[in-house]
Amino acid sequence: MKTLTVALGERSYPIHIGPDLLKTGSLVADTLPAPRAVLVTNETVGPLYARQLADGLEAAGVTLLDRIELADGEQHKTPATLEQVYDRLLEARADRKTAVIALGGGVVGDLAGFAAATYQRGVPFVQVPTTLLAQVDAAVGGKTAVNHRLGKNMIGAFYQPRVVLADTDSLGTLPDRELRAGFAEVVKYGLIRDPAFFAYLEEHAQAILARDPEALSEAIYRSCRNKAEVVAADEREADQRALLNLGHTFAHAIETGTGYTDWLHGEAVAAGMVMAAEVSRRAGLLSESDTQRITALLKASGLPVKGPADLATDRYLEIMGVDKKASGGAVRYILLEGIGRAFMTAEVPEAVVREAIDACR
Ligand SMILES: O=C(O)C(=O)C[C@@H](O)[C@H](O)[C@H](O)COP(=O)(O)O
Ligand SMILES: [Zn+2]
Repeated sequence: MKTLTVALGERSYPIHIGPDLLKTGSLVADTLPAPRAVLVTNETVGPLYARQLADGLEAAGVTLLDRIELADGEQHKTPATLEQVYDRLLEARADRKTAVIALGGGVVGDLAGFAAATYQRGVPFVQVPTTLLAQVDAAVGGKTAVNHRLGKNMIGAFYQPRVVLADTDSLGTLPDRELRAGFAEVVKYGLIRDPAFFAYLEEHAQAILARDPEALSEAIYRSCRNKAEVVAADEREADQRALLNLGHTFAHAIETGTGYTDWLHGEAVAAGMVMAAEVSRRAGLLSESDTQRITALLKASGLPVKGPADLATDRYLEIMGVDKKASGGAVRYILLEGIGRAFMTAEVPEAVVREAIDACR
């Protein structure tokens, strides 16, 4: 097991990464103020891993008051599902010291985290991510949210977990498509701040996607290290945390514009990063060869490098207008000056954005 820390003063917490962790209930129990919790998972992950986690927790003295199984999929990350979680927490008589434990991917973690942030004004929260995307990104850093009809993650809170338990064994049952989607967020870290990691990924992408244990765990560890550093420096996205949004302005438009059903978040991020690279290249910031390296790595990893054929450019711009990074009505984009060098700017002519979207269709 390897352990990293997200350094946030009194709210600092560990990220444990390694095989066979689900059963080690003490890693969670020792972070809780009281030995009781409610487990939130989904209908896919629950039957696979809830028993192991529950046994480990019970052996460590933690009583599970309820196990809530949500429907699987981003289209269920809604205020209506959140309402159901509040109902169950109240029915289980969860009190202010009862922890909410999220077992699953980004949707479960985001929604359960927002429930934990708001139920009785905040109860202890634990992340047990079981997808690559959640282990390298969603479970770390405290962004919690549900989607709104008009935009992705529009209702949410920054709320940090007590511990992140990333059991790499749980990736054994992850569908290939989900693994690839998580890989898009891994590539993101190389692009925004870690060129050596990007080069490592160019070398090891196929090993990672073939689930070679060493390559996979190295990718998770280096991703989490990058994320932990960014979050420790800028927890609430005053400046540099926004770079973690590379590709997401476009990605959220793709997800919202297609009703959260056809595209996985990571797939939309892959296409969105190509669009951001394309804007950067057209603005004279990113070289032709770096643009090609980015597209080549994503393509070789089986990720989409183009957006949906039928999503109109006007619709992208309409959705992007409510992006959370927008300020005073101006959309702010994360662009690249090179591999490992991202920055945020509002100084992008709309015509260039339109050309980039059109070129990626
Ligand atoms: O942790 C962050 O900060 C990120 O932006 C990570 C993203 O990969 C993640 O998709 C996040 O949920 C996006 O958040 P949002 O604030 O753009 O909705
Ligand atoms: Zn993301």
